[in-house]
Amino acid sequence: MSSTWFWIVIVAVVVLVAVLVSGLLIARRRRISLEQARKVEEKPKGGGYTAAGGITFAPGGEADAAPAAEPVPAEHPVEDRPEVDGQPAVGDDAAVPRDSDQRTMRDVKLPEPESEGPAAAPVEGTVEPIEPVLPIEEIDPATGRLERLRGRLSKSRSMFGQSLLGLLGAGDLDEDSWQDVEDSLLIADLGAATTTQIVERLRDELSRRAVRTPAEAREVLREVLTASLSTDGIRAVRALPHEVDGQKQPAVVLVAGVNGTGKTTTTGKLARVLVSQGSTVVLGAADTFRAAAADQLQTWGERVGASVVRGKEAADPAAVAFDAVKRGIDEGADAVLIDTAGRLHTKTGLMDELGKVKRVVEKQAKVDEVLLVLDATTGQNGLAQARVFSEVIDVTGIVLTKLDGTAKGGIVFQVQKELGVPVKLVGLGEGPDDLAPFEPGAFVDALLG
Ligand SMILES: Nc1nc2c(ncn2[C@@H]2O[C@H](COP(=O)(O)OP(=O)(O)OP(=O)(O)O)[C@@H](O)[C@H]2O)c(=O)[nH]1
Repeated sequence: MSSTWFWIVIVAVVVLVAVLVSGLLIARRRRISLEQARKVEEKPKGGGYTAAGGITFAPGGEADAAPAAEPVPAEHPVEDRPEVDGQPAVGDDAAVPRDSDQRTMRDVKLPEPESEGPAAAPVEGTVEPIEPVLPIEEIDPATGRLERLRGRLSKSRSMFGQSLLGLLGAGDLDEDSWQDVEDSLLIADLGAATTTQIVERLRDELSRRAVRTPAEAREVLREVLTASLSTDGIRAVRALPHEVDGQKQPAVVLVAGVNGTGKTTTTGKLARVLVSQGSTVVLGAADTFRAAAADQLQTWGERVGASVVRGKEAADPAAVAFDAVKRGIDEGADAVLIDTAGRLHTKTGLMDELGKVKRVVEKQAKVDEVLLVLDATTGQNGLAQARVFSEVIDVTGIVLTKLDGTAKGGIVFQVQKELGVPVKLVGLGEGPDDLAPFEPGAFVDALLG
């Protein structure tokens, strides 16, 4: 009897051991580890986005981007501005809720100019030029700025890069693992079409090159992602002057987007970069809705030494933009940057108003660059915004802000692919110098770590 029990126990132990061993083997096969795979997951989280160079600028007025459209006649010529002639304007149905109170205007008492030399002549109409009251700041050279941007993408990267590298570094991937790769891309906002394309290319490349090590897998991933960010459009910002009929013409840059994406901040940061490179800049505060917007822009202008043109009470934003460009031309400025009010892309009246701003400006100068500012933290919605804005004002470049605060940098891939508009700049913080050029390789490196 006791020998029977002995054999029963022996058989049970053998069966148990066999089950454990086969379980372990199956688990290992599902996640084949290449040598060093662990090391990839344990990579330190330091480093980040480091653009190889500074923000590049191109002269406006050239025809190598989209062909210049024939200017559309303004519905309300500037001479007949709605706030003075009582005519309804395109933006008059803009009685939609705003995220802040409409600015109640008061005349700003201008300080006596302290600097020597003649004061700029006031611009006629509804707009007043603002003279600086803050001391002009010294602006660091571009190299110093870029260095400080290190590490700003760490959140995006830890989500996107580490999970992808962890998966790909695990070797021969089974269908579940590929599904996980797909999920990682989707969660990072790359969108279904881009994700499918990237996964197909990854599968092809990994098997074609018989990838063996995590380092090789990383290289393939880097190449596939970087290639997916390539574009035919130029990434230089058209903010340098050009000549029209032998006369110097400032580059005109229009900055637009939905509320709170960072338009004013980006306009100010861009002015800083331009001024630091020796350009003279006029800022147009065509955001006549938000009480603080014009003040905010004025502060930026004062700090960098750029003139600011802002509207009087209930000024038509198109009139402010028009006068800013007029002032830029009169002063022989190099660039005029026009900050517009935030508007929901779903509000037709507001989008019409934006279209009018552009048309009115184009009565006297071509708009060389239309920058759409997208907040990276809004994810997929950014794409819908980009589509509508592009239809109304023919966007020529994207600025993706707040990349420092999101794990969803992947919207970059979608916006570029689906709109064919290059991402030109990225905002990596609230600081005055937290603006960097968009470079696909550097961006992917920062994501992957
Ligand atoms: N973290 C971070 N914050 C940013 C960035 N860019 C802008 N911001 C912040 O976003 C907030 C909104 O920025 P604004 O420049 O006022 O946005 P806006 O689009 O002009 O706003 P509206 O005129 O109301 O539409 C501010 O607190 C900025 O400091 C960025 O790249 N990173």
